[in-house]
Amino acid sequence: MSVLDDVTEQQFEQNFNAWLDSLSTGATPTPVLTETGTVTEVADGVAIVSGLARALADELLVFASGVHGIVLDLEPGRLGIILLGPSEQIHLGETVYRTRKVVSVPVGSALLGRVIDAMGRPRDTLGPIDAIAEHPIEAEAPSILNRTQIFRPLATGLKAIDAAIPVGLGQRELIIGDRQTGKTSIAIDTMLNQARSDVLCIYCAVGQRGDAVARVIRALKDGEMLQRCIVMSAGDEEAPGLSYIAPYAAMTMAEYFSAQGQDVLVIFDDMTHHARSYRELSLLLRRPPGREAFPGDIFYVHARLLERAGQFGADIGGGSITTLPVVETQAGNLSAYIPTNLISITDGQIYLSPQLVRKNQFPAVDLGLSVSRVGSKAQNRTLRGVSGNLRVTLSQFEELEDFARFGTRLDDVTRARLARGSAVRTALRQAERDPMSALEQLAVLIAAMEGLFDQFNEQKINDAMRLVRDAAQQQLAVIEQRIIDNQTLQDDDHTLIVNCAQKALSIFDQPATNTK
Ligand SMILES: Nc1ncnc2c1ncn2[C@@H]1O[C@H](COP(=O)(O)OP(=O)(O)OP(=O)(O)O)[C@@H](O)[C@H]1O
Repeated sequence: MSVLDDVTEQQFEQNFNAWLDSLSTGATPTPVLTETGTVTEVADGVAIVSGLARALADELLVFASGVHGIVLDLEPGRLGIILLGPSEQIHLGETVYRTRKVVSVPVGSALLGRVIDAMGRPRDTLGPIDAIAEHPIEAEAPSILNRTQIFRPLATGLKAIDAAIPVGLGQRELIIGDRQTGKTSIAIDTMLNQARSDVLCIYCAVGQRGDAVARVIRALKDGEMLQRCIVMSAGDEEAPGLSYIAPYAAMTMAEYFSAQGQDVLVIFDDMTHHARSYRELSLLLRRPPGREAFPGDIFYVHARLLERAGQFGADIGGGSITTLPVVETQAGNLSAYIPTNLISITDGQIYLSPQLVRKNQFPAVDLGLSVSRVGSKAQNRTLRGVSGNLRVTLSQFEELEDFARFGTRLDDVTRARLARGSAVRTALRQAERDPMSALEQLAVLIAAMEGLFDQFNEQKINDAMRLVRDAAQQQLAVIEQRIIDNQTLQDDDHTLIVNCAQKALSIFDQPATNTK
């Protein structure tokens, strides 16, 4: 029995908070009965502390210098701590205090439109955040009984994804590809497209450079979506501990909204940096390294995060959390450790191919290697009619394209198929920051698959797509209603779309007017 056992939780909390305040205000410190430890080692991002025999795993500790840390390793007489602030501020022999709390972050609507760090502190110039409450960053994933099937689509606004590898609300879909293949652009466009829906977005940047995060913020501001987004940034210049906790903190913020029945999209950009931060911390804490020097629990670190996403039942709010984790590959190696882990945790992947990037085919989605395991059930029925055809047309085209490369003489049918495939592939191109509505996507894809673009070159297909999009918006209110009602496309609807596109493209048949 120790004297500490006589202090109730409440007494401790009151005293401790008063003491913490006195550190910043300079007021006479209130005496507090607490347990203290001493720093015995400190390295970049971690510290070893002795003496806090009662500290618990994941407990938040405060160093005398004001830096916070989380208990990661519990060993007799030695605690391995992840630092959430600069390690240069900590010196050997410094006193460390228990808080009896786990790391918590602010939650609530006040965070929308804000740029914050991994602890929920403002990083913009809009002043303090008036949060509703603080919730712990670690939470148990909802049980199977509290989940329902994924049944509603999450529109990304990108033809190549919505038509061929659709994502559902509550799904975990990986965006995977080499450097500079357009992973972040897909994430940004998906967030921008939520201007057409009620989905809230959280962009969690892990280990990104400041200018990359600024680019995302600017795009959201320009697209008038920032007010419905939270941008969290744990930069590569900050403590690796902050990069490690950022995705959990973002998930906690998303859980608050989903418990209120809202749909939330969370983007983790990117998980490779997250895994690297955790590896760095684990190696510094001398945990045994495993494959590629990652610690043995790296799979669990990612699985326990992504398990918290899903479509939830009415008893826990009925909201959903959709996640798009981003992971970087090297030389297209999908079988590296972290990519394979994440592929097996998620419900599908959008693979971005460097070969398509070289052909300037953006978004560079490789339809052969991409898959959506649950999204097709949630796909809008109107668009579903096109998607099967699209994949078949493209895969036949790619086969023929390889064959045609040998310079063999081709018959007319094969040549026509090549022209169709090439037009359809070009029609899948889409500029950045230009997400399309389901109606526009439908009209463009049907026009391409009906051969209306076959005779055009690349530039003309771009112009043709613009004309078809505009015409669809103005003239196809009936089809728009079909999409809203989630009805299958009938033959008459199909004819209506083709006629509308043909009429819009007839402008190319008219002789140029003589302007003297
Ligand atoms: N749809 C698009 N149309 C034209 N260019 C695009 C498109 N999408 C992306 N790009 C260009 O590709 C480049 C890489 O894009 P982005 O930064 O999104 O890739 P990334 O894979 O996230 O890169 P990193 O590996 O650095 O994180 C950028 O220059 C961007 O402008």
